[in-house]
Amino acid sequence: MTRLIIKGGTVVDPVAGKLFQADVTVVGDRIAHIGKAPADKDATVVDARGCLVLPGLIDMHVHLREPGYEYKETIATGAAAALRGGFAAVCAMPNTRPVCDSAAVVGFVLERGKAAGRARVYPVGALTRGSEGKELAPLGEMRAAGAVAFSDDGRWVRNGNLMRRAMEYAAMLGAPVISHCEDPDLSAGGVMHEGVTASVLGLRGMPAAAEEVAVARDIILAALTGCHLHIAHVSTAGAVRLIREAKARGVKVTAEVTPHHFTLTDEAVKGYNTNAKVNPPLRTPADVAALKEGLADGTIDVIATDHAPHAREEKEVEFDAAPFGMVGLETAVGLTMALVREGVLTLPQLAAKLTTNPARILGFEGGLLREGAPADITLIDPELEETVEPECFASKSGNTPFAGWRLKGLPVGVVVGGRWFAVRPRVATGRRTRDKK
Ligand SMILES: NC(=O)N[C@@H](CC(=O)O)C(=O)O
Ligand SMILES: [Zn+2]
Repeated sequence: MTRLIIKGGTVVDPVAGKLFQADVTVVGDRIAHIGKAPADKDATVVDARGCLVLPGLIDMHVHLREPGYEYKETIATGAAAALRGGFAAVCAMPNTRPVCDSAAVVGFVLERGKAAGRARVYPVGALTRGSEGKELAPLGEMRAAGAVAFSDDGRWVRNGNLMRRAMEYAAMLGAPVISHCEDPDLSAGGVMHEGVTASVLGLRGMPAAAEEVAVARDIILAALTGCHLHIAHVSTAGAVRLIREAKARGVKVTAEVTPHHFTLTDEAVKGYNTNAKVNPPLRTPADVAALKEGLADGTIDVIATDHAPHAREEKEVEFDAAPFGMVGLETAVGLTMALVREGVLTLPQLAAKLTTNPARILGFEGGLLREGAPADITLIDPELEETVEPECFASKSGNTPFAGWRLKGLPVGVVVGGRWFAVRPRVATGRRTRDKK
């Protein structure tokens, strides 16, 4: 069996909430030992001095576009972008063509993910057929085929009764329901956050209430059904408040926030920047402050990217006509490390939001650095800086509002199932015994 030693790094333990110096020894696809590694001349040695060693990062919300929109991204390019971003695993949302609403498509996504041989790819199945919100998708079959959660992401299930039934089934299957909370009647026709900037730009707004009304209903249905509700991409202060209250009452609800929502405000849209057009929209400074508070106090469990690649031609149109969404995999760690320097999160909290909590929500074995655990590991150099250049992305698309930003604190390598991938030149590997799978 292949042996890999991550040597001399600082291990970040999200559960104990502490940092400590240790080598991590991997044998085959498992972590064999944490602590001083005995000399082993047959092992591949990664010099991790000055690096943070975290459980492999998990991005529970990405759009990989395959099948159907391979010109934007494929499972292979998306899984490569994930690695370059420091992620050992991603969950692929079902808004593909066809929609991932059957065991066949779930199986296809899993197979393509394995064939790509990069970050692990886990499929999320649709809640309703075609995500049309009319009838339930075959949740049981999809669960058996490997769906890790259910969602009609991109759309809110408008029919409350259908959502109730979907939640009842998902609860029986032990899978979370991920809700894109947006009342389409309230946000109808909107292209950015409803507020002063939208008025100045003459663009139609999407009110914070569109999100909050949907969050409130779904929390009520989660309480009714006992289903684990996970709220995708929370963007408003009111939504954070509703989730905080629901958690205090013991409702089984968890939530995620994206790096773009905790970093940018609606002012990023100025100049009609279509790369800042995203759903939910970028909000106000008060919302950003509330999202950070929610991250710090545990109301928001997860940081997920909502990586939403679109082709250049699609974004180079009038603001109203451009599709919603931005890529996020390759800028997430740098933007999140800024929160640590700002004092919003500690490093163990960052690790919890990017790996331990998503693993717990999805029922994965990963998310922990423990002897015997799967060998999924991410190395971050907290001092490494880079200017964001979309041309250098592994993703097929470059639709990011962060082009030209200087990011500090970047992933340098990822271990997936015992296999080492250097993703930035910082780390010199010792003996180059090429890993066989
Ligand atoms: N986030 C976005 O703006 N777009 C997503 C869909 C979604 O998650 O809403 C996409 O698939 O492009
Ligand atoms: Zn969404």
